[in-house]
Amino acid sequence: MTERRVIVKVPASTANLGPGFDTLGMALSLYAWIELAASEDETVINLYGSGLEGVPRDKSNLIYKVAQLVFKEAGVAVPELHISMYSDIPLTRGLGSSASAIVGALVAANALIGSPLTEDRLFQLATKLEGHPDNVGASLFGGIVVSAWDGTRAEKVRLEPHPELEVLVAIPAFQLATEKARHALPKEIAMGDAVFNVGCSSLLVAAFASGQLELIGHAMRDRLHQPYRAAFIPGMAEILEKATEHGALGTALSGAGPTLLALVEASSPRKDELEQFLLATLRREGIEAKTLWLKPCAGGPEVTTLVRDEVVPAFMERIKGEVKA
Ligand SMILES: Nc1ncnc2c1ncn2[C@@H]1O[C@H](COP(=O)(O)OP(=O)(O)O)[C@@H](O)[C@H]1O
Ligand SMILES: N[C@@H](CCOP(=O)(O)O)C(=O)O
Repeated sequence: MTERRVIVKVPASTANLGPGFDTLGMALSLYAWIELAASEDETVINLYGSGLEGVPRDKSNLIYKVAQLVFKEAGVAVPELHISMYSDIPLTRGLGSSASAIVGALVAANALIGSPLTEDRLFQLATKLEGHPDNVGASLFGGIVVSAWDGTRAEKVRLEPHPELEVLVAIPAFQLATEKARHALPKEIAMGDAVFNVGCSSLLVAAFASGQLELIGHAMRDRLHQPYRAAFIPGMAEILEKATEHGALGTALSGAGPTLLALVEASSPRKDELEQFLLATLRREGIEAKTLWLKPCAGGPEVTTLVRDEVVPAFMERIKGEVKA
């Protein structure tokens, strides 16, 4: 059983999409790779690339801890592991790095022991670990995922992303921990704001489901979290207000930020104008940012299982044709 080695490619995600706080998520064409094998002696964790700087390489590592949770759930013991990881998903920027790590580790550990846990079980575990279902649902199921969690159970519906949808992200050079951005939110909100968000979030889901992309601009507006987080990201308010004038279908703070996200029609002739608007607005506020053009990722994690002694190129050799950096 433990003579296998698995490698999982897992997508990044953007949560909320504006009004769907803790509810809506979309998987993105930006990835992390996790390789897992049982070790006969000690645990070894290799993290490649500059994207994982500062992430622990001992048993306090999230991947190790999540893998052990899967083994415990399944009633098997695999105490020592060889873990390799490379990620193009920047940490703590609102692109779901922690959700990708959780989902990647759950799927890899489950595959390593012959997949005793169902996908639904993995979703429930992932939601509990992350504290909200939006990012983990998108990374686990791919596409656009609408989910509701009552603290005990998460239910979801996955929508196929419209083929014309493209995603522009502007990733500021600074980090903003999700925990900090959640602490900035009020404990109570006005009924009028709640009603506004129910309307926008419902309309946004209906627009995605029916392919009415022209409704995205009206629907992608929020009064629950973005106004309270704007102070962390100078320039954000202007971008959210004016990006549609520069060719965006709609814009939002990606997850808890600081990344800003614009949905765009692939055939739009104004992509360059929009990108320059985002960069110039942030730069005016003294914020350097990197832009990436992404697509919604329609699929969830891709799993490759190998017999352990099979002769295969080293981890980084195998994924190098696919990584962004
Ligand atoms: N591959 C990983 N291994 C270990 N910890 C990770 C990994 N990826 C992310 N994390 C943890 O998740 C944190 C980022 O999560 P969070 O603040 O929710 O931001 P986001 O998920 O938007 O990137 C990192 O600071 C790190 O502690
Ligand atoms: N719904 C959460 C989403 C956090 O996403 P992340 O990618 O920033 O971790 C929130 O808005 O707090």
